[in-house]
Amino acid sequence: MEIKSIILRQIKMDLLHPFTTSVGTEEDKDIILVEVKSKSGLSGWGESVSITQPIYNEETVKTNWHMISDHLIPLLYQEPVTHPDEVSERFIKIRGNYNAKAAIEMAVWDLYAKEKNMTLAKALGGARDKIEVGVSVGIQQSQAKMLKQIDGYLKAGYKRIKVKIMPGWDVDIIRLIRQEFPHIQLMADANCAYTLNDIEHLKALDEFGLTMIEQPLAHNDIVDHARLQDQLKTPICLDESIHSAEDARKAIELGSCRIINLKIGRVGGLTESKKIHDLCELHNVPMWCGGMLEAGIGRAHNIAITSLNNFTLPGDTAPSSHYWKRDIITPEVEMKDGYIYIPESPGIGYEPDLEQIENITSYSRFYHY
Ligand SMILES: O=C(O)CCC(=O)C1=CC=C[C@@H](O)[C@@H]1C(=O)O
Ligand SMILES: [Mg+2]
Repeated sequence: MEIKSIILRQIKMDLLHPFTTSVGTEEDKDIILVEVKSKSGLSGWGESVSITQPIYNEETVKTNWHMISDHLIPLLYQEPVTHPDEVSERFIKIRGNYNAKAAIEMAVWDLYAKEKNMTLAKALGGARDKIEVGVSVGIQQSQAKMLKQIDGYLKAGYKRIKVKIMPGWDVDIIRLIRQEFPHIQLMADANCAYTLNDIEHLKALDEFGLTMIEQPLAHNDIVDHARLQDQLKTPICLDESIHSAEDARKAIELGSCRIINLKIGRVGGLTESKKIHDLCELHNVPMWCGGMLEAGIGRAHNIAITSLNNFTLPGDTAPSSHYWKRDIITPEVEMKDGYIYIPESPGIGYEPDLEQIENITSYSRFYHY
């Protein structure tokens, strides 16, 4: 791969519906896109999942600009890249900033797959031709609205329903959903809203047959989750706590979780994602691909990684129309009978819609190799 230049673009997209979790509400997104152009004329694309507030992790769109421009691109440019695995090795001395690292590394992986004339899914070792689709339902203004939302999503074919919970919006709403929909695949995401003082309260969720409770405790905890998992029948799934294969190894060894939510941005890219996948497969820990309200580029990468064998649970990779009036890829991501079919074109398999990207670009920066 002979990289010729890199273009960073910041786009602004309005969500079709505000998305509320225990940490806040998102109505629109500023998104950094990375385009890596090669001398062969091909382009690889990546997307940062950072938002403007440091509330999911410590990164923001602004810190991404600084880290990508002043630290990561200079490291990438130090010498030619022959395989995408080299990118995360080159970034290893930079602490954290996983979203920023992933945005560049994903673009290099996409370029690599295109130059090999392979789908990104195949280049990553994926074998699936379709993936099961779940949906994450934000906290709603009322219980009635929540039930109506869920009913609509089930009719649309989603294979799994994920609801957000927090103190004051948890046992009652889960009980109500279970009464209304006794047999659906149902999970709850707490986004770190509880502490070990809530163990007895969280045990009340055990009667509802949830497939998992996602990230009940602190974003940087693995030890207390092990103590909580000891007391819960329901499997704990870790999201925010897992930034690397090393974190996953420790969580598995301590019994902190029985399921892992993989987010490519949270772990610094696709190479680390593959390492976590292989470790979880070795220990029979099922995985699924989480979502960060991505635009089409990030969504395409999520679809590709979900083609790997150990992604056995429906992810949060809903179709483009669930989020956006108009996505930034053609074709847009579509769902058929609760499945998304892995595209067969090389790389991420979806074409960036350059006209639409241009229309919504706030500003961009060009880097010659
Ligand atoms: O992208 C989607 O549809 C899922 C979005 C989602 O559930 C989340 C997005 C961003 C941060 C979190 O609050 C939450 C998650 O933890 O998965
Ligand atoms: Mg989560």
